[in-house]
Amino acid sequence: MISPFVELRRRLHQIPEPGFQEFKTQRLLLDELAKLPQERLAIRTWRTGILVRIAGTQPSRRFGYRTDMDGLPIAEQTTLPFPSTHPGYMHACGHDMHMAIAMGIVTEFASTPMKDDLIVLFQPAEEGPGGALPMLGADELQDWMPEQIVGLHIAPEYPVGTVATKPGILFANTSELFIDLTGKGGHAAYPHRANDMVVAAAQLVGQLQTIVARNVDPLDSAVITVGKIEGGTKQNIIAETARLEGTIRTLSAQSMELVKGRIEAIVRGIEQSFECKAAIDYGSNYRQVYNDPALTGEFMDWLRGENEYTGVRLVECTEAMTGEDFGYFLERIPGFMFWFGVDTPYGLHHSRIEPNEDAIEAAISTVTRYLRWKSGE
Ligand SMILES: CC(=O)N[C@@H](CCC[C@H](N)C(=O)O)C(=O)O
Repeated sequence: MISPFVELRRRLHQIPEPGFQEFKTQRLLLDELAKLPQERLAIRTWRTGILVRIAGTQPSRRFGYRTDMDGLPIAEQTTLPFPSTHPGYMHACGHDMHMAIAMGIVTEFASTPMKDDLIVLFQPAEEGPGGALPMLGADELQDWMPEQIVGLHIAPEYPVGTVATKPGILFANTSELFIDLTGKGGHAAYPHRANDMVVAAAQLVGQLQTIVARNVDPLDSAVITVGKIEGGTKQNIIAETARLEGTIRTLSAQSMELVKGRIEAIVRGIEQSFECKAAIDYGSNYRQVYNDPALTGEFMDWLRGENEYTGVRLVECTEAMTGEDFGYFLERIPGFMFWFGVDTPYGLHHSRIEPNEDAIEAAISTVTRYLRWKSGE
């Protein structure tokens, strides 16, 4: 028989929604929460997010667990019999898996509580514009603020049953990047009477790549990815405007400042050489995911000891250039994030990613066992 949390994941997979528009997702989760034993549950909503408190039997501490909720603007190309029903949108970063796991954790403690209180946060808008920072400031969270927090992210590259993490920095600092170029349009046959923003955009993309290659310390790490370019209207019209959309990743906060300074200098150069106007917008910025060294070390030691019961394999991984607004939680609350293997050949943000659903029960078991242990059981 299929696990209820696998079944829930499939229903969530069919309704991916953009950040802060997770209306159907929130409704579905609230309906599922309403089916649970209510004696120990308190439920609050905040925008499209949900906060759940599960009262412990003898609480002296408040633990936290966080999941994200939003989908991505990707047209699904999986072979799954339960594909997205929202054209052009897909759960391609595993947030459907994350929510099903979080619901499994709530379900376990709602029927068999631990000693301490648990706050489970369903947080919107991780992919952007970022729900963690405003959720941390929300009135609904203040009197439920956890004293320690945990979150996980699916990892396509590891077999099911693998936990990968490390103390200290796990994910990079991020900043979105939007650059609008405005020149002078015209007839394709008269380039000398126009300022072509397609050519300017092409030059700019190439020059941006020199920042990582030539300005960032090779022993540090940075990424500039331009994921989208828009410009022009027709093949025989010189484009008056072009727009680049991208993201910046750096391991150190100092490198983020350096990269932004270099972007601004290069964009000023493009303005001069193409006699155009350029506007830069950095969109949303996420703090690095910095795992509390003591708590992460303790979790890793616990996992090594648990191995014979859970079969979970621990990998001490290196840091990744992914971003996560969970970094804002970790800036304020001690805790950690870890990768959980889902064993699929396609990576995160790929239209064909098909996480192995066996990971759902394995992750629920790992997290609930860990929280019970932390709670002194
Ligand atoms: C885990 C993951 O894939 N997170 C996203 C976070 C995106 C942050 C922001 N919208 C940006 O693009 O900078 C990622 O792309 O790493």
